[in-house]
Amino acid sequence: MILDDIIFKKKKQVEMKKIKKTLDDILKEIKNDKDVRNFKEALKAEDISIIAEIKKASPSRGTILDDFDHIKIAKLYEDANIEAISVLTEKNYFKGDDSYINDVKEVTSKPILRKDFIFDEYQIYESKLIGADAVLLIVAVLGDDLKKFYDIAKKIGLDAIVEVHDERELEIALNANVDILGINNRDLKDFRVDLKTTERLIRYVPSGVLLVSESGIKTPDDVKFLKSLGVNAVLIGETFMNIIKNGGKIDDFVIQSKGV
Ligand SMILES: O=P(O)(O)OC[C@@H](O)[C@@H](O)c1c[nH]c2ccccc12
Repeated sequence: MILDDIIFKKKKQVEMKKIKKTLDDILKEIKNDKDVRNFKEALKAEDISIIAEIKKASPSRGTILDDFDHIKIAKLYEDANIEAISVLTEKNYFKGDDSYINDVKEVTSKPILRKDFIFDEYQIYESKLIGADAVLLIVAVLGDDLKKFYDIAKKIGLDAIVEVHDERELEIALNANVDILGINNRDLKDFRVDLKTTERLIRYVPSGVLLVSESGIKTPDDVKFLKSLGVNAVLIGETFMNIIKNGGKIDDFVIQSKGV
């Protein structure tokens, strides 16, 4: 399955990174907290919050934007009525890069989620070092180690979206007492997308947990549907990349999605 391939490739890269910069080096460097932005707060807006993703490619779509310019996209997101930005840093399948986070941070004021596949504690500290305000922790990757990883993220002042796709993963997340839950509508095994995944799982989510519905959101009506279910935020990638590709305005989508 794709998840296994992604992680297989990434494992080698993480081992290489550890040689160049050890965990001790990172720990020394992250001591002086610079500009950490409050990701969790951004999801608490009265209306539904929007996390807009910067995504050049994906395993299901290949390259989405040929003339991809992460800084240009970041500036469009800064000017749009969205609450937070997600930046893919995974290289092989999503054509992301670690350096994008800082680049985006320089031209925006909104909190930034590092979107990647985290399976080694080293990557959490590294996320802080490269400027992320929040990380994604995927239960399908971490299993019962989730709580350990979640606690590390919190300890160093990062927020975490804990991603689940089914009832079993949701149980692991809730047992770890997470405060932000992401329901991925995309099945990582076959890439099938179904917003009903959020509808099915939301009833088990306690009211104090902030809920993000991720993937496959194509229209303002999709956002309204998710809002009617009670989700706090949506995570949108491909649809925004397509709007930008076609010269459209992100805010046209946002205005139709929010409000009454
Ligand atoms: O482009 P979409 O369908 O709007 O999806 C965005 C986001 O949810 C998706 O990129 C994503 C969700 N979970 C992930 C985990 C890793 C990489 C990417 C993802």
